Amino acid sequence: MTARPFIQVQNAEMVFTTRKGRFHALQNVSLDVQRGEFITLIGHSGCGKSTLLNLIAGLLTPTEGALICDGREIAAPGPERAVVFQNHSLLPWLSCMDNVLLAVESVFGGKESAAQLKVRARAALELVGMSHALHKRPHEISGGMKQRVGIARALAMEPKVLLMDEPFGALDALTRAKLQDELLKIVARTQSTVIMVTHDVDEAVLLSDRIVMMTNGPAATIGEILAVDIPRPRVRVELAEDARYIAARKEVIDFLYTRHAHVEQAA
Ligand SMILES: Nc1ncnc2c1ncn2[C@@H]1O[C@H](COP(=O)(O)OP(=O)(O)OP(=O)(O)O)[C@@H](O)[C@H]1O
Repeated sequence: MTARPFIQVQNAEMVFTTRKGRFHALQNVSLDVQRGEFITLIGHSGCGKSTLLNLIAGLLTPTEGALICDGREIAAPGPERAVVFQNHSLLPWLSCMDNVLLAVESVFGGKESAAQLKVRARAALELVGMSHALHKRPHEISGGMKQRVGIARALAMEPKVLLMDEPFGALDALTRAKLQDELLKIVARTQSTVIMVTHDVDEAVLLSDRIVMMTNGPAATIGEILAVDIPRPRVRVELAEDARYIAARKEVIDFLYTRHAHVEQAA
């Protein structure tokens, strides 16, 4: 017997009302995510990946269909669904520690002592290798470090689901690779359920249990879902020559550039 899906997207449709009229962004999107799964959403620019993530975050409400997390309808943002954005949204006037503490307080503030809250914030920063910069402010650290603090802030809330919108998109290739490896280790330790938007085929194959490939908009939907049957722990250098890795990569590239190639629409 399979467990009830942890997250269920049921026939979701999203139509935006704009000054130029209605824009049909997503249609008939259905997706079941099991607890502990790592899912990536991939597709061409503008196909609706962020829209789908924002629906799951509760930042948007679907015009049709339903979204459910752990048996309850998603009606608004909640601490059980933490979001990490591409542009680390840290408060510039607070230290790394205080940025994380603020999130910790919002979830555990009524129930735990100030000392316990600090222990939580410190532990999350240690998990992402940022113990050395607790008292630095965002402008004093690099982009990769800011992104780590953003991930620490999300993890410190002990969310049931980690929602990530191109979290490494703005980073150089080496920093990106390092953070991907760290994320793999963190997720192995925390057993988190993760849904991540990416444009990067290698990132998707390296990290995912399943890759959700989206068709081009308007009225985009899920085209195909690819299960990545590569055992964990996954080691980057070994994967490069792994036949399963190469086959999964080829499958996603074929989807994106042959079966669903992006044709620029005239404005
Ligand atoms: N608030 C909004 N109002 C109107 N249209 C919107 C709104 N948000 C998104 N859209 C449109 O919906 C479509 C999907 O946008 P979305 O940001 O989800 O795509 P994406 O796949 O995440 O793109 P990218 O990869 O470039 O970040 C786009 O055509 C976008 O212009």
